[in-house]
Amino acid sequence: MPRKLLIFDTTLRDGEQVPGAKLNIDQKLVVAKQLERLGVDVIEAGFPVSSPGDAKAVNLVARQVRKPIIAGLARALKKDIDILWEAIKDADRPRIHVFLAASDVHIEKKLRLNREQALEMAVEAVKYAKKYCPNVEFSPEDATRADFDYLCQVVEETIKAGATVINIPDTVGYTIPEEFGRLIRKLRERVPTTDKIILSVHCHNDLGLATANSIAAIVNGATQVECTINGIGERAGNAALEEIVMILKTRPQYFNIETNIVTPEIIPTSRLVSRMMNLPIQPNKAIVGANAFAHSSGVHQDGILKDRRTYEIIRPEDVGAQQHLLVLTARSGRKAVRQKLTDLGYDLSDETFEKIYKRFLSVADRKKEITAADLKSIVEVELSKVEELYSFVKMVVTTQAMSGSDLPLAVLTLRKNGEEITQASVGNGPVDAVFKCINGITNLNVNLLDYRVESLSGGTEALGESTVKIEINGEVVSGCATSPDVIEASARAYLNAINRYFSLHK
Ligand SMILES: CC(=O)SCCNC(=O)CCNC(=O)[C@H](O)C(C)(C)COP(=O)(O)OP(=O)(O)OC[C@H]1O[C@@H](n2cnc3c(N)ncnc32)[C@H](O)[C@@H]1OP(=O)(O)O
Ligand SMILES: CC(C)C(=O)C(=O)O
Repeated sequence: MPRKLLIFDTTLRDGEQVPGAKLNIDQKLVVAKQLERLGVDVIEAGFPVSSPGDAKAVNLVARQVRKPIIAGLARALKKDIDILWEAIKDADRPRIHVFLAASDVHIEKKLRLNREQALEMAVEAVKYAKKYCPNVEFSPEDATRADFDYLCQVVEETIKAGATVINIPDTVGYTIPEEFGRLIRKLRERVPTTDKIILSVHCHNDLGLATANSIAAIVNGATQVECTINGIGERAGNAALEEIVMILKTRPQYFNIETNIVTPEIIPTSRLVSRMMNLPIQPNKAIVGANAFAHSSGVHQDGILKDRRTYEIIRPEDVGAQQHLLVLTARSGRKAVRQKLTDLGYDLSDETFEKIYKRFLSVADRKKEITAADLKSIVEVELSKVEELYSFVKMVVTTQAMSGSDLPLAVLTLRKNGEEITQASVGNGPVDAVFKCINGITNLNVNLLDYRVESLSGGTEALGESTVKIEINGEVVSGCATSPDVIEASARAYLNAINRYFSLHK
């Protein structure tokens, strides 16, 4: 039988300690309800003594969120415990969480006490909390920098005083996995009563080890883990709930440990917390980042299309993500582009596909990502191409200021029958200058009837699609083209229309 690990979510308490992440009362309730849907076992809803607003918010959560245990934090002070109890007493299953430092630097420098005084204060606080509530958690703050013998004494005495949960915090993210795993194992050996209570850990990420340290502790017997959504929290944050849960779920044979988390609720919860707390998620964040299930390079995309297990250890739908994303970039290969075209409804011959792929690469080299709209436009332009009497080679356009004249200057080169022809022209604008160059090279009298440029996606990097309608010798022809450079798209569209005219008059 798999062992059960309890998930204690502290997004609303330690997570809310992130500067600027404070939630109002209604937002706290919305997040708490989502945490309930996610299936966390405990919600630490706040630190009620910190402000009347937080006490009110914790009370609202306690009254309205029924399934999980509702905990709140208190210093080892009667005043904190009284206010906390007032806030959580309406919960179906309340828990008082009391903390007091255990390391010498905290005891002496911050609390200005000695070890004996601190031990007595911790014991008294647990006894006091116990009068209110059967479920009391005690955290010896900064446990990983505490003297081990003293830590064992504090744990033993607070269990005797009535603590039903002992939480070992790595308050400043100081420990490393092997050491923390050993600490938990040795603590269990030295204080056998820890096997009768819930043994919890709470890891911070100052060295980027919060998740690894939590896992080491779990392997060594911790039965509850404290964590936050997206790993948010004081300074570098806390262990990320989604990482711990998915590590255990992805490697069941290795761990044989289960949680109650409804994993498809992970991404919805992550997005909600990010939006509400105004804390964007880095794209490469494990499990919940925008790129966690995006594949952008040809070799990976080919593998994914053949069998997604080649590059996916988690099924996106298991964490509530859309199916994996094939992001088309200049590193994408034929298979991915072909697949995207098929998804868009194009059934192309190999010959046509090769032309499209070539154009795709040339556009992708100048643009970070090719969207579905970009690809459609590339295909449509390519399919509407005619035999080219004149082909585009290069162009340089200078602005008014740089051209030394009052007008922009274009220098454009076309190829005809293998020979390159270059023409320079000024115009009222850069597009006008470019069109004049083309008129000069092709020696045509062109009447421009309509000219448009449209951006196919957002941002300054968007692919520009240009369409033109021209009249030559009384005949109307149109052309279109795309390019990340709108002037180039315009030149190519104009040339496309002219080539169409010539193809009709061969
Ligand atoms: C490791 C953690 O994440 S612990 C949680 C941290 N979270 C927070 O601090 C957020 C909420 N905090 C607050 O709103 C305020 O700091 C309050 C309401 C708790 C206290 O505010 P104030 O009374 O103005 O005290 P202040 O914050 O300036 O200093 C903290 C005091 O608590 C004492 N203290 C710290 N931890 C504890 C503890 N576990 N038990 C008892 N006293 C403690 C400090 O020694 C200091 O006491 P002093 O004033 O006698 O020097
Ligand atoms: C109160 C405790 C659990 C804490 O947040 C810490 O030590 O980091």
